[in-house]
Amino acid sequence: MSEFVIRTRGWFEEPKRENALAHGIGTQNMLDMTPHAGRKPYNSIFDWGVYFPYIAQATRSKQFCYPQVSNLVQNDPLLQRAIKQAAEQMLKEKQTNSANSNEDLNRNSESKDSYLEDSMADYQQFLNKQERRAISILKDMRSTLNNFLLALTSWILYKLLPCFLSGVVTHTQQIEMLKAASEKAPGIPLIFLPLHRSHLDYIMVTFILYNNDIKSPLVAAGNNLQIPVFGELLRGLGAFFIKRKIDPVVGKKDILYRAVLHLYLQHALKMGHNVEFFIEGGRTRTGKPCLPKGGILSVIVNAFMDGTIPDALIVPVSVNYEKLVDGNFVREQKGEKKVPESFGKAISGIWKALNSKYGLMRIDFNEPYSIKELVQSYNKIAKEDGSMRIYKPSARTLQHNQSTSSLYGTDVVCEEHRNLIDSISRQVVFDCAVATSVMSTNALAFLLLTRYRQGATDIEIAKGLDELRTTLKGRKDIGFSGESSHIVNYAADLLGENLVVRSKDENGCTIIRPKGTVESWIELAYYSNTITPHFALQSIVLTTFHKLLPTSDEVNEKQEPGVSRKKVIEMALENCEVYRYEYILNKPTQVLANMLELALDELIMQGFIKTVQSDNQTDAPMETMRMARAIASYIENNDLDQDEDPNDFDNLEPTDEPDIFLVPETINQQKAVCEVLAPFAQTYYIVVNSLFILYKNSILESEFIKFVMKELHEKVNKQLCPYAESISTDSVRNCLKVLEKWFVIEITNQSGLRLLALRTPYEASRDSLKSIVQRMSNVVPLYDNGYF
Ligand SMILES: O=P(O)(O)OC[C@H](O)CO
Repeated sequence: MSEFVIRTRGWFEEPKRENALAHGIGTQNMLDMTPHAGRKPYNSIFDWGVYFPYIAQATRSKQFCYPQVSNLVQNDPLLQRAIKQAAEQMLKEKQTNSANSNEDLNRNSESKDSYLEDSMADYQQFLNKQERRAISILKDMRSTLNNFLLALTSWILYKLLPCFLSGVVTHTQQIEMLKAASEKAPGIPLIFLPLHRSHLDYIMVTFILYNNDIKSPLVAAGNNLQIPVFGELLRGLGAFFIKRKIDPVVGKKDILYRAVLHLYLQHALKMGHNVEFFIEGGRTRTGKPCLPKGGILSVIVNAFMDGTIPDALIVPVSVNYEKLVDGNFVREQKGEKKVPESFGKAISGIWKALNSKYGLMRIDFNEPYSIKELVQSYNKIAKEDGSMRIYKPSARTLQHNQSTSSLYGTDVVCEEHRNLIDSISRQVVFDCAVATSVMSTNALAFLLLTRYRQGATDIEIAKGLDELRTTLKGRKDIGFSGESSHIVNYAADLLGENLVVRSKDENGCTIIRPKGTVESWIELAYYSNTITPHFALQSIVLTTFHKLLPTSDEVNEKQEPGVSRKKVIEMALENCEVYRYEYILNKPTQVLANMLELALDELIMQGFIKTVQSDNQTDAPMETMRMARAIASYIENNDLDQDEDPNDFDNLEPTDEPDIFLVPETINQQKAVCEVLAPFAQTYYIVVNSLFILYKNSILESEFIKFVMKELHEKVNKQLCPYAESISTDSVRNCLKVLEKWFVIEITNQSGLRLLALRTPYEASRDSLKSIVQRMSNVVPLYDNGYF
């Protein structure tokens, strides 16, 4: 495609961009490209597109047909059925209420007749009401995606984006792959699933697709974005609005709303619309991917299962910004409430954005999966498993099973497909996280948090960045290129004085260090968290290794501190349980224990752990070769088979005897790896220590979270907790989910309020609670074992 791309601008239209960083290799900056403006070198001077490239680009981009589906939904018999069900539900409620107030007791036969008549009249009235409601829901929900607004917005964006972004970077081959996929099977919808970082995501994905002649999708948007002017604009660009809370009354399903949403999506797919939705629900508050919500994916899978569509191609999308354009989430992480979206907030946000610099934005479109093939492959696994959970296309149904208040956790997960949906959605989030490009600011924040918390010279940090780039090479896309020292300074500029400060030391060298305020640590953690998933398993393994290592006092001088590999893997597996709501550590098709083995092998390869004692160094090259082979084989087939074990070829029997040993020379680098998860571990540890207030006392979940947040703040202020970024409501909530899963606490819903209490065994004895504290302490790195 590159030969057709013209890098030309109208002479008066060139927007100025300063201090841009070279983006990754194989990528293109959409802001520099107007492929429809004319073709070099044959462009004619009579082609107005050469002089007005943005207008040419906007108007000459491929136009598609975007049919409205509201009428189809309105006339669908399943909607009529849902309307009746909703009316019946209302009638039942009315009858229950009047029975409760004893109104209908002692009715004689005459009044019984009139009661029946009243009921019929009520039912008719409720039916009319629900019919009107269905129309109104549909009107609120529907998208008005149209070519005119797409073209107009594209032109405006070409003019505005360069004011605050130095580039909108995409991967040339990925765009080609998408085009090929959509052209090859025009009847198969593309389902774009981006990880959600900013409200700008909606617009940018559409902007890129539109300007690359790929059909724009209908985008599921939260109704919090239905604000004056912008809401209608988004609607015209493809947004269809969904309530943030599907069921307004806790415990009562909004049958009608669910039916409209389900049918809207089904008809949209049937009419050939591409669809986009954010599988995490809202935007990530922490910078790392959130666990997926399956509702909308479930509708799409169901549409395939019931034959509405022959297949669909799921396209995981990774979005990243060198600097987040709309806001930050520090307030929310500190426990404060989210400020709701409003017209005023949108205007001031745009004004602020236009007057600031946000560097590069990067979008990666990952290889599409066919739902049909996914279902087949999960069925194959199910057969091999013997679980016989076979998913087969079947007749058209509409079920209402799952009750949740979450935006995307809508009903529509059909119970029998729950595992399938869960597996697909976890795989999508995992793949997106792996494919997210590392931006300069991610790299700098990661280095500052894990290696240079006290600061360092820009030269030292640049050395650290070189090492990081080497480690990530071939594993993760790097969204920048060039000299590390330049990148470090560029990223420090972009993060700004509120996050990093620069000073000179006595030799005139530039020192870069985190600003040191609670807010700055939390925001740095946001940027760093793009990288932490990559190191999570290594961090768990190395922390576990140090946990199991005898302390320096326990080993004599001749002994080398070592531990059994088998024990490390066993305990690391348990420690992974702690992070089950924090990270997706493996794909559903990967065996976690195998992934831990690989992580351990990588640590050995990097010289952080050794497999032979120093007096037997001659074996070391062999061991290194073994590791190299194991890792090479892993990289080749990233999706390990259930039975595949990277260590198979040497048939080593696991033993309880120490067979992996400490490498004291790399202790600082080891600490950096442990530091990756240490702030999360601290949060979790503080949460479990706070459980004692629940002893013989149940309290509201929100009150408990407030209490923990206060504890966190206090511990950080008194330096009892070394990481201010441990102040994170997200992690506190994730820890509560773990404790619920472990049956330590139970959360009950009482008239819409979530009440937290200890489960009986923990209520009965404080010692059992102490065992949980002990279990959680296993993930907290041990820096006082005499080696650090
Ligand atoms: O991140 P939230 O919770 O504000 O949700 C943002 C979503 O874009 C709503 O569609």
